Amino acid sequence: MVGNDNWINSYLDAILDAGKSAVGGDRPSLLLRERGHFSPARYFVEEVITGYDETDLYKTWLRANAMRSPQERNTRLENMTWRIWNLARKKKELEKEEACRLLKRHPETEKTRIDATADMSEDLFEGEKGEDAGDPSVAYGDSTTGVSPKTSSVDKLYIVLISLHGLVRGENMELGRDSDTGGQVKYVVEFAKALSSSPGVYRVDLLTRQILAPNFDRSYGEPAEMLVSTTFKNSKQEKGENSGGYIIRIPFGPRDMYLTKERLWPFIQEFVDGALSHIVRMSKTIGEEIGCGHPVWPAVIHGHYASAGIAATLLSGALNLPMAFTGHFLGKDKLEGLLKQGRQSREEINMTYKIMRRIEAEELSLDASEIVIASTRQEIEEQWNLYDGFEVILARKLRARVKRGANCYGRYMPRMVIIPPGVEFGHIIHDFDIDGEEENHGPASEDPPIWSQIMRFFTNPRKPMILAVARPYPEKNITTLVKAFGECRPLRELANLTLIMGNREAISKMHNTSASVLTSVLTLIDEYDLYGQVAYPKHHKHSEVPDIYRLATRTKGAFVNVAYFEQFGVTLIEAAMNGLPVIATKNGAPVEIHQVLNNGLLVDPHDQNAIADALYKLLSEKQLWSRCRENGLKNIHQFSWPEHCKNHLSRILTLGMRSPAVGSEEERSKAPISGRKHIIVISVDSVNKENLVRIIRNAIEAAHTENTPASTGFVLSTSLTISEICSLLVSVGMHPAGFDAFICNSGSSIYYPSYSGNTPSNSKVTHVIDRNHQSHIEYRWGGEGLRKYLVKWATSVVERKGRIERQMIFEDSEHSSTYCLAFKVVNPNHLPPLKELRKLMRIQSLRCNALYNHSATRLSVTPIHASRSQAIRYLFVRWGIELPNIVVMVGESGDSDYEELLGGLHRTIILKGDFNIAANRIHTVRRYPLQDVVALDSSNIIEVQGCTTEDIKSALRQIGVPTQ
Ligand SMILES: O=c1ccn([C@@H]2O[C@H](COP(=O)(O)OP(=O)(O)O[C@H]3O[C@H](CO)[C@@H](O)[C@H](O)[C@H]3O)[C@@H](O)[C@H]2O)c(=O)[nH]1
Ligand SMILES: O=P(O)(O)OC[C@H]1O[C@](O)(CO)[C@@H](O)[C@@H]1O
Repeated sequence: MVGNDNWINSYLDAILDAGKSAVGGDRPSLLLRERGHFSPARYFVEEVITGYDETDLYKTWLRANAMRSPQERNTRLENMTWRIWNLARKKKELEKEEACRLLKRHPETEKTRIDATADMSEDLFEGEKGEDAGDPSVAYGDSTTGVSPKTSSVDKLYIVLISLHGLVRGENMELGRDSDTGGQVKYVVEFAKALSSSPGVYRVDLLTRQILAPNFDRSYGEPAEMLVSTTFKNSKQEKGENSGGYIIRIPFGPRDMYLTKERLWPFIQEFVDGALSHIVRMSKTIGEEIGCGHPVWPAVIHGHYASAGIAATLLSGALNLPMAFTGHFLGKDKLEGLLKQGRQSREEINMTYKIMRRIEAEELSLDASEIVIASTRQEIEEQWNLYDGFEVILARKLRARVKRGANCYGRYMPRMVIIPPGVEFGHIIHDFDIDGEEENHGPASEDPPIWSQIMRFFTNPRKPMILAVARPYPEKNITTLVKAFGECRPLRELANLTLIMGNREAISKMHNTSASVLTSVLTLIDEYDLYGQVAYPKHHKHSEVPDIYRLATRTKGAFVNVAYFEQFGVTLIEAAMNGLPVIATKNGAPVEIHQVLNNGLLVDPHDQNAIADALYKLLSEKQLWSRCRENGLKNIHQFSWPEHCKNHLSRILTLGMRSPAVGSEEERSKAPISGRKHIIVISVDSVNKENLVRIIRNAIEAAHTENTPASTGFVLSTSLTISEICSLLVSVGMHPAGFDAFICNSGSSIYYPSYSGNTPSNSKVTHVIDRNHQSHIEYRWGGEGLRKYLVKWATSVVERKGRIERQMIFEDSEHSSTYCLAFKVVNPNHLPPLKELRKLMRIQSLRCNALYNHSATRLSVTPIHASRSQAIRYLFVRWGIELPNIVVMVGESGDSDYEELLGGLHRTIILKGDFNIAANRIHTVRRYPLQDVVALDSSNIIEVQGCTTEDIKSALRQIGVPTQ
């Protein structure tokens, strides 16, 4: 057999290279560790003897004999082949004798053992089928109900997943192409595929960024891509045109640029607006197909990674829908890891990784999520536990109180659930029997092309292959692996090393981080002179990755992942699925994966010798190797996407019923706001009252046109109460009825004018609150519990003069409302920075939005989903006003929610000039620069000097709003 010839010849070569001792002793030995001494050469001898047919070996000897020549190597080869063939014959005879003996003595025992193994694996598989969905040991936090309905009772769910960074596509993923295209991309795509095939699910949209940059495949620019499930097929009955799984690419940020995840932050609001339109449209479309004309809203909006966490928070708020979150890799852990490495200061780390922005996004996700999906218990207890907004013990206590129906005093915790990711079992190739031999490896089967691409690097290509598959990213610690290999002579004699580190053309053209990892690796290979022993192919396809694992298994190799820290480690389950034992980092999830799979050894990733020793042990102890391989294969079913989805869906179904309250068509037809083409939202709060009035007058005058008087409407958006703003307008002779709506109390209430008579002219105008909006924002509102806590806290904010303490903050009931707790600030100089107050609220698990306004003379506390920028999105959801047709006018600074008003698809006009009151410490809400929040150079933001009618007109003209 041609295939076997190659393998045998390669082993023979390896034996010659490793030394003569293996077959040159006094007597032929089959023992790998004779007298306690392991020899790589003997290892190869045993491989040949146990792995190949005695007739193959005979043929090899004949060939060696025929090629006889005076060269020493050939003579050695011939002698060795002969000896090995004889050893193989002897072994075969011994095996036959042993088999006969066993058959006579224990026929029953053998059968029972095989059956028991089969039974046990079946038990495990069954036990995993969602039965632990209600297991409190895997959940922390509150739950809306104690029951977890079966997924079979679910029908026609629409689910939205969001993952913003990296190159996302359904087929031939370019994993490892850059540091953002890795395990998370694979996770979300496979999850979306499996979820869309799950019973009860109608449609899954995986929302990501549309990338139209040069040098990137056009597939990343396609607005929609249908996903084909490889996991399992759902019945196609009852499915409509828009059912299934889709990747939906939303444009945001600079059109022709690919942005790394650190650079996406300022554009997230833009994504949210684009996604909002898609979701509203799709919910209606699905409603037409299966909802009798009523929109079918997403059952959950699920953000993946911090950036998508913010996006999901804003979308779930704007639509009043439940949110789920998966962190993938948490910022706090990343920060600590980087600090430990000691290469960069905290500031440098923040500059490079925007880590504080990321941590705040994760905190916000905790505030808004109903459930957080973790891959392991460690993620919850050691990672999430570091966040202000989550604490294991408090979570347990609150959960217990919820279960008993006791008062939680306005405190809420997201429910933490452990659901590890799965592997696509479609890729499993059962072509190895238990000894690692390929069954069906007949003459017709060709070696996969990637094998030769790898083997061409090696002098002895069939030596056990140590395989690493990782993005070229410093945290993956590939250089320590190369050092461990390079400095351990016995390991180098025994094994080869294959490094799959993404795809590349020229290292010089790669991103700095990846380029420097690759350069270090190549330098080390050169330093240790590892040529012929290390493979580092330039290219591989996603579809070839399983073949690479199989090659490593075929050589009886090992998979190695010595990342400094691994959040989960998809590669570890991929290796197990392909029968490859593993050496894995003991930092992070691999510990728990190991508890389930028990298919290898854990090591300290900082300890180079420990890595080398573990690899040597695993490769040289054949029984250990086989046991690990078997264990991995036996237990891998515990990582299955269908199971993941089933578990996931059972959680989703326990979430409270929430949906957008959009009112009836009739209501919409009556409201003047819904008929407007443009809306101007005046949100200027960095000016005194006189200037505010002046700006309002000028804006109305600038936008007033005789031809189309009703095409532009006005909304006033403020931290004032409705009576405060109306009194102000009336006091200067303006009619509040001239406005379509008032966004008051910092976005926690919206009012519309209401006429008591038949026509506006003969009737009295009152302002009615939008109750639908109230239901959008009431989520997690702490109510009386929150108020009591704040009142108590206010007493602790004091100014000290000698022994005298003077309280600085007082409850302001007059300006409070159902969803806005107002406090007067006596002296803003004694206020704690807002970020401290927010931290405090989170530590107390009081989920709210605290902001300073009126130049920090007032503190308002509103629900997490109430803000002036979210109120603008609500205008779109409720009244259908397209966001790009909304113009928001702001000053040069403003209340603490000011910055949120700048980003997004709406247009912003910033009025500049000395009528603005200088910004003060209210801006200390951030721990990161403004550039991480908003793209100030966006074409949606226009700055004008001055606030006269002409100034405003010129700005409106620039953005296409009709003026006189
Ligand atoms: O050159 C490469 C490098 C990687 N991969 C694949 O990319 C994925 C890598 O996944 P993983 O080992 O999990 O690493 P990361 O890319 O770092 O993924 C992040 O996100 C994953 C999903 O949450 C977590 O499992 C990880 O811990 C976290 O670091 C695997 O499918 C690999 O097969 C390739 O195909 N080619
Ligand atoms: O290295 P970071 O910034 O912690 O990010 C890790 C993230 O990047 C990726 O590794 C690449 O996709 C994600 O899988 C993961 O969520």
